[in-house]
Amino acid sequence: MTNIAPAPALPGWTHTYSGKVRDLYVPANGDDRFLLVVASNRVSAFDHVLEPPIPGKGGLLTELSNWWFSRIPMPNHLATGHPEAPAMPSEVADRAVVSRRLEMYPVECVVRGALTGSGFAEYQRTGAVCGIPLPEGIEDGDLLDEPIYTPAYKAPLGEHDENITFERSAELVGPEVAAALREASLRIFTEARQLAAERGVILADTKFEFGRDPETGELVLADEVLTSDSSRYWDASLYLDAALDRSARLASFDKQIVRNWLAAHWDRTGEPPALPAEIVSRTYDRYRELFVRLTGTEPSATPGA
Ligand SMILES: Nc1ncnc(-c2cnn(Cc3cccc(F)c3)c2)c1Cl
Repeated sequence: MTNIAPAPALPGWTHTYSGKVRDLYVPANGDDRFLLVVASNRVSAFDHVLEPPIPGKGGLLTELSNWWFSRIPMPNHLATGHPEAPAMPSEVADRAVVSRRLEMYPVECVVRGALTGSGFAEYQRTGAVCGIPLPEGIEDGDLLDEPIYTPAYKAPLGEHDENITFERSAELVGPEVAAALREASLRIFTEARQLAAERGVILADTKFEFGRDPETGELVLADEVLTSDSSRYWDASLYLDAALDRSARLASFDKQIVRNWLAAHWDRTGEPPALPAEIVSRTYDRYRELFVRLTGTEPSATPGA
């Protein structure tokens, strides 16, 4: 893993944790009711954080997640407007959210409308995913007749999550919560996939995270929702073009340019080479195009801000 640039110091907030592409902060005054979730401009591929960052990426993904939150009819973790929420630091205002701190469930709520990645690998090994038996003959990237809920146990930071059965998730969070997580995940995915399809975009799979609000006890949708970091988005016209090879058909809407360039310029040993400026700007354009196609609006964030 490349050494990630340190998360910026932010007045009123204390940096507490960094993932590959996002940084978490807690209020410096010890108030444990809130969290600041900052989306960096970092991009990761092949389990590496790449250099240089993509200016504007964090802003676009934050705006896309907030757009989805506004369309999903269930409580979410955003603390926007909360009278006692600490102020949003101006340095990251376009790519961060102040959120209510929740008791997060240790379950990654993954929903798959198509089978690829770790789900396809498990299917190849066992004929099933998370204990859900699937028909024979499914190829990598095939759309499934019905979306499936394939939860994973949140591994310690930096490790890969481990696919679990629904029954195992019920042991982890209790049967009622496990059922509620599955129902909410399948419902949100089904509606989001329909909206994306109307805009010529395939939502292949996504990962939701939920928590419990310690004050109200309610189930709350948290973290980021339906961004291209937490989901696989494919271009429907590419996907349906049988003349293309598989990797072109399953081109990740935002990261395929980076993946193709790395495949041609890196032998997968050692650290990946820095991306040339043209790849950086073309990748930003793809993030922006996905935002415009899904939301039908221009993003407010501009790169280099
Ligand atoms: N509202 C919440 N309450 C409690 N915990 C979380 C929470 C913890 N972890 N994550 C994932 C993550 C988000 C950003 C940067 C990272 F490095 C990791 C989210 C949230 Cl969003």
